[in-house]
Amino acid sequence: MRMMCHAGTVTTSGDIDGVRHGSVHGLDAIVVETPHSTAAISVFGGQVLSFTPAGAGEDVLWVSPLVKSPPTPIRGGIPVCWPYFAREGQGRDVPSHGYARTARWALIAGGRTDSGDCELEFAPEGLDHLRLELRMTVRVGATLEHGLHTHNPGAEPVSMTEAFHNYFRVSDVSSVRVSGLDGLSYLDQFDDMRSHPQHGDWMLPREDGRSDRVYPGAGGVYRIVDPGLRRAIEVSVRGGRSAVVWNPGEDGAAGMTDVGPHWRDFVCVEAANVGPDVVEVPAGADHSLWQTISVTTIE
Ligand SMILES: O=P(O)(O)OC[C@H]1O[C@H](O)[C@H](O)[C@@H](O)[C@@H]1O
Repeated sequence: MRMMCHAGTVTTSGDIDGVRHGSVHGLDAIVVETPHSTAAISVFGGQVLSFTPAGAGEDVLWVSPLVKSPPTPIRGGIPVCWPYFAREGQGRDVPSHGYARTARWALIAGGRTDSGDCELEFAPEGLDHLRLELRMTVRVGATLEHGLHTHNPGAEPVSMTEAFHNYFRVSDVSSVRVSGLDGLSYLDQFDDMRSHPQHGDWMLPREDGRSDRVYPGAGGVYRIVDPGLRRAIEVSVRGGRSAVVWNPGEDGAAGMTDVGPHWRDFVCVEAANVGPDVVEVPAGADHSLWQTISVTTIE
């Protein structure tokens, strides 16, 4: 592991205290323990598999009990969709959600802050053929700070879409609400991407019991209120103009071998730049998508 000191706050020497390799959900992972929380990041896909703040009870993230082995993308945690979401702007013959979620990732730097938080820097391997370069920050503390950093090393601007495809663990998707979307319009994947107004909080639609919605121009603060687990998960986004809310519902999940009967146990609320919110990265420039995930107890 190559180590670097992050200016100012992060210090490290040799191995990082509380960071080790382990197996999580049967996947090779970097396991992180801090005074405030535990977390795990998969080597395959670089996706955060687990984040459990002290006192939060269950894991904030959901990984399917039916998760497949690599090279099948991991169903759960926080898949990194990059440098495109779904197949937006691509031909048909490309993998869904880009190349990052099936790449092997390396831990390239890391250390502890004065407060005991652990900050790690990752980079995907084998993506040198792309026109953009990628790094990811995962800062584990009382909250999870998650940054996706794109650099355009070329002489031309490059357009991209992206998402942190967050799978949040919930008591029952049909009893949670997501606030922060009221008054927006969403593009409905189940209605040929037609635009519909969002009235009030998101709830799983009663009519067809499924959701695949892109909310362009969203405000960046979303709260998943879960009375069953008596907690609210807050996602606060910077550099991401879209939200995506997805759950395939019972019938859709029945056709997915890595979801099946477990569809009630998660909702995806994704921090993204997708649909009309395409990012153009100028030549030589950088772009970052950040999210902060935190949990509060509710009555
Ligand atoms: O099955 P995957 O490629 O992981 O995609 C899972 C889901 O991701 C996003 O939420 C998209 O909006 C959905 O249309 C898609 O079904």
